[in-house]
Amino acid sequence: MKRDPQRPEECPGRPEPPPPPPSPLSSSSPPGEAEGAELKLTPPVWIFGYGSLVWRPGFEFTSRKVGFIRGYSRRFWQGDTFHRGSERMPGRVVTLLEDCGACTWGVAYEVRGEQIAASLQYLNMREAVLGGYVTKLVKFHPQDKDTEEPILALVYIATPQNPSYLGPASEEDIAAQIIVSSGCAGHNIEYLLRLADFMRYFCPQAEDKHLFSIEEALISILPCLYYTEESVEETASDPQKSKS
Ligand SMILES: N[C@@H](CCC(=O)N[C@@H](CS)C(=O)NCC(=O)O)C(=O)O
Repeated sequence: MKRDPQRPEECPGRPEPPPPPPSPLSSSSPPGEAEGAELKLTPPVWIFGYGSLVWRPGFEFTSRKVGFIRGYSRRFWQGDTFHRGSERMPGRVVTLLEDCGACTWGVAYEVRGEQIAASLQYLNMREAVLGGYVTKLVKFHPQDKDTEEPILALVYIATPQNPSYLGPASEEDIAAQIIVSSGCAGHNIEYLLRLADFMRYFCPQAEDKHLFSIEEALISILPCLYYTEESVEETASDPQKSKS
């Protein structure tokens, strides 16, 4: 039984109008990635989100685009003892695994002027200090690739060297951990479902076996989460059906 993709609030609308000229970043910076302190950011700055940032950026931005980055897979392999978990019951949130044949879909946010310092300061606290993520520069490909050039974007990645890194686990074990975890930003289930809804609603053409296998595992443990209106009506009109 598939959940009806709910239009995740705060998620981007359809692609923005044609972008302003590509940022100096995309013309002057070398292709590929730069990491950490040596990042040279020139305005406008683009920030790529692939986890909670796709539905809760938490900072002001000028525009946003749905699209993908190449060479990474999204994995629920980062522990979180603040936003979606606690010291006693760490939650699981996403990070990126280098995977040369893969793509990860998300949202890139354009920040200009005062938005740049404000967003980077906010994300440094949320992602780096509280989350254990480091910054990299990657090439973002807007979904409307026919008319839009790739853009160099900042991304936050939790590497295996960070103390909260949990690494691989079966989708069933990840689902079981998500079910019992919550933190200051809310329940870990919300984190998973909002990301799954974002992918269904905005990137229906994209595959993400890892994400949807965890969601499927969640359905088998908590089917109540996935009643649709008609199934409730069906059960009400024919209680035997619910026993099948
Ligand atoms: N860096 C990823 C993942 C970020 C992420 O989900 N970080 C968590 C844990 S530090 C977070 O900010 N959570 C806030 C929330 O769960 O609402 C992204 O670009 O979205």
